[in-house]
Amino acid sequence: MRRRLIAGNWKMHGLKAQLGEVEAIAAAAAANPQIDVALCVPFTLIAPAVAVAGALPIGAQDVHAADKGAHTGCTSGEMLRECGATLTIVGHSERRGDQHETGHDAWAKAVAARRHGLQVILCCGETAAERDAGRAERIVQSQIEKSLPDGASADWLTLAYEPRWAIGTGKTPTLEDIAAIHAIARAKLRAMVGDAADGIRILYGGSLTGANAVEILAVDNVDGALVGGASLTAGKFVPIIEAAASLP
Ligand SMILES: O=C[C@H](O)COP(=O)(O)O
Repeated sequence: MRRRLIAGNWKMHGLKAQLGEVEAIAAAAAANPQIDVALCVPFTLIAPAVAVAGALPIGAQDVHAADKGAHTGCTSGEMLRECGATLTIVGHSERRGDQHETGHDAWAKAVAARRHGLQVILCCGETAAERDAGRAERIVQSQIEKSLPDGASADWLTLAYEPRWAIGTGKTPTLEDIAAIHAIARAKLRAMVGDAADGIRILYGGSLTGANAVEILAVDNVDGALVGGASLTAGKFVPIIEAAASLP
């Protein structure tokens, strides 16, 4: 049985003025110990968030593949650990889009994160055009194939399926479509890492809110969520945490 994980991704939002939200989210996480909760904040907020988060894991949204060197503006796994981060997202579609990151880049970042003892949330997901062309399943399989490191296992890696067209749009796939992609992703994991695939959590991300959390989180092979906009305040995020905790 996989424990559900509800992870927030604050993207490029959050100043110290929002640390009260971190505290309130940490309190909700502590009150719902039957699930895991984590919060990925901007680099600048990692250390301040760690200082108020108690047992709530604080993560980054990206990591560089190298340990150090001439990489202006980048942040290594070692630096993230020193700030107190315990996890990082890699391969988010906004980085694949905005920074032109490839599947190989996501793979190298996941490998680096593991080298520094960070948990990894590895993202995949198709564009609207790819879905319309009937290629969603193949795209997700291909992204997993290109970015999943050897030796991936539940103790350090989580996969997140985030259809790009659902991110921040208020649109979500049908429950049947979510089930189909998560089943395909599970099968791909199994083909790549064997029985270890059964323990790896697969999160859904894209316009998940307190209003649709229960039905989406109840779908087969949906082991939690990666939440953007609705994770920015405790008022919106706590109902999602509670929805996940209410499920068997
Ligand atoms: O990382 C989170 C996802 O991109 C989902 O964002 P969203 O919940 O704002 O749609």
